[in-house]
Amino acid sequence: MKIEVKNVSKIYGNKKAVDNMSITLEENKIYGLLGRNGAGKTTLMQLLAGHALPSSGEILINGQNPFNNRNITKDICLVNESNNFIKRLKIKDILKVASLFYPNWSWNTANALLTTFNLNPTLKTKGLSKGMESSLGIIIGLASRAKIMILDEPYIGLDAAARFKFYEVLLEEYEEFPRTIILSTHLIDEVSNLFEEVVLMRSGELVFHKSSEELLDSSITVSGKKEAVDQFAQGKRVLHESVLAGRKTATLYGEGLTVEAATQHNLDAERSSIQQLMVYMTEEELQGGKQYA
Ligand SMILES: Nc1ncnc2c1ncn2[C@@H]1O[C@H](COP(=O)(O)OP(=O)(O)OP(=O)(O)O)[C@@H](O)[C@H]1O
Repeated sequence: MKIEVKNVSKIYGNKKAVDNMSITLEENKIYGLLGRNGAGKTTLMQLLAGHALPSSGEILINGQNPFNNRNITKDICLVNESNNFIKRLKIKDILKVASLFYPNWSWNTANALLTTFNLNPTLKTKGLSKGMESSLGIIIGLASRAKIMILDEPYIGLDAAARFKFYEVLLEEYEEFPRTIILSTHLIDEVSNLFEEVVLMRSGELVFHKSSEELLDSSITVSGKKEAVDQFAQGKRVLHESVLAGRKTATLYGEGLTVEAATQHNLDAERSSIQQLMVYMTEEELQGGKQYA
């Protein structure tokens, strides 16, 4: 299902949570939705899932407005950081309700994941730990087999072992039943190898939408003698630099940056990580997203 966001703004009081954003997402890819706290990620995800209406602009999922549109929302599963499950229900009842909502629901997946995440289906959701609640949200998301799966920091409370299990099953499910996955996270280093495309937001605006490959190809981090780094960086865009004991490290951004060229200048060089890029590109002093387009 194609997702089109056309000049969308969402305003709360005098706050523009999403600010005139336009983007098109093709189906069956894994998107990383990144940005600092308050960048507008959750708001955008709620708009995409049809849980809220834009203040202006238009969201189209396969050409239709998702808001209050069962025809579309049956194919979209949004998993939140705070799932707010009805407290008097048991896990198995919550799963039953979800199975009725999603036409492609897989009990095989749900049952297998209950075992994977060690969740007892007869437990009431009332006493669940934060990690158990996250596991239940993830199970619903994956078992829904919804064509669009939106995951808004879905791992809160999960320990590292459980998070890595989640990434593993996410990828397995995606390979077996391709779908569109939009994942927002602050643990970028942990998951960035899953992303096929990266969408970066800042202050409600789109900074860029690029394939992970293109993004990683466009930046290197070099280090070495200060003079050598300065010489190599000349005329190139410097995203970040630091000096420690006469040794300089700089993260550069632009076309045609190669590790080989930097090595020939006697510099240590490596591709920058998506996490580094997200941090540097959202620094306040860098103005406007278009510079990275
Ligand atoms: N219901 C609301 N009422 C008022 N302001 C809101 C509401 N929802 C979001 N905002 C504001 O809109 C901005 C964007 O919030 P949003 O939750 O979408 O950001 P985010 O990128 O998901 O942040 P985080 O990474 O911290 O979860 C923030 O300034 C937030 O305070």
